[in-house]
Amino acid sequence: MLLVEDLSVFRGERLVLDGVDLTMDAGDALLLTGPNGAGKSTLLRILAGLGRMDSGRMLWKGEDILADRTAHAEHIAYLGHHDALKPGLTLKENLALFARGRPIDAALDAFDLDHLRDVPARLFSAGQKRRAALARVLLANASLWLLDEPSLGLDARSVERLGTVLRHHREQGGMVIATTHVPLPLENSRNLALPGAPVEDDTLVELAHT
Ligand SMILES: Nc1ncnc2c1ncn2[C@@H]1O[C@H](COP(=O)(O)OP(=O)(O)OP(=O)(O)O)[C@@H](O)[C@H]1O
Repeated sequence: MLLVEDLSVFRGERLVLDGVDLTMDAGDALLLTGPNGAGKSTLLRILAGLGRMDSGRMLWKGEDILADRTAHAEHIAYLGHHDALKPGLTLKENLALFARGRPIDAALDAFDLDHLRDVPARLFSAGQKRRAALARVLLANASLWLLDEPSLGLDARSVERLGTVLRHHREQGGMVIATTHVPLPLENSRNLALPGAPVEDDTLVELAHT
């Protein structure tokens, strides 16, 4: 379903991703691992259609993803480092923005958020925000989940709940690509270890639109 071939990415002078290949079929899970700065988030953002690549190709069911990013956005749910909730809106209102009329109760239930449904997101703890962002992924109704450190800030019970949600998604033919520095509750996953390279601070130059 998803085919990535020979994907390379420069950030400034640095070759951050060097000829990455990957394939994902229904029910697959892939863990992206590697040291800080190895390019895990960069790869995830590119797969989400959010970042620029320098060479390679990405196909979804044989079609070039870059040819129609709007169509690709329908297939994916992306969870970045930032939970990106609107602080002034309640949880229910935040989720409604993604639900497109679908009921939100199952997503609230999946991450034990029902008691927070009418609370503004600005009052949430870090773990509560992460659970809310995960509920939003669930609500997106997308096949391919791209999750950047999904268990960050979660307590043990919530990690268990995340495991249940991920298993259910894959049983229904969904796919998961996740970055992580800690073990995730993701059975039978493959691992793509990005090697990274030592970087001197003075080689880091901020680039826009990456
Ligand atoms: N906007 C940018 N401008 C310049 N360099 C960038 C930019 N964004 C990322 N980089 C560089 O790209 C490299 C890969 O960063 P990335 O965030 O993908 O790493 P990561 O593997 O996700 O790291 P971590 O484990 O710390 O989350 C790093 O060297 C980083 O400094």
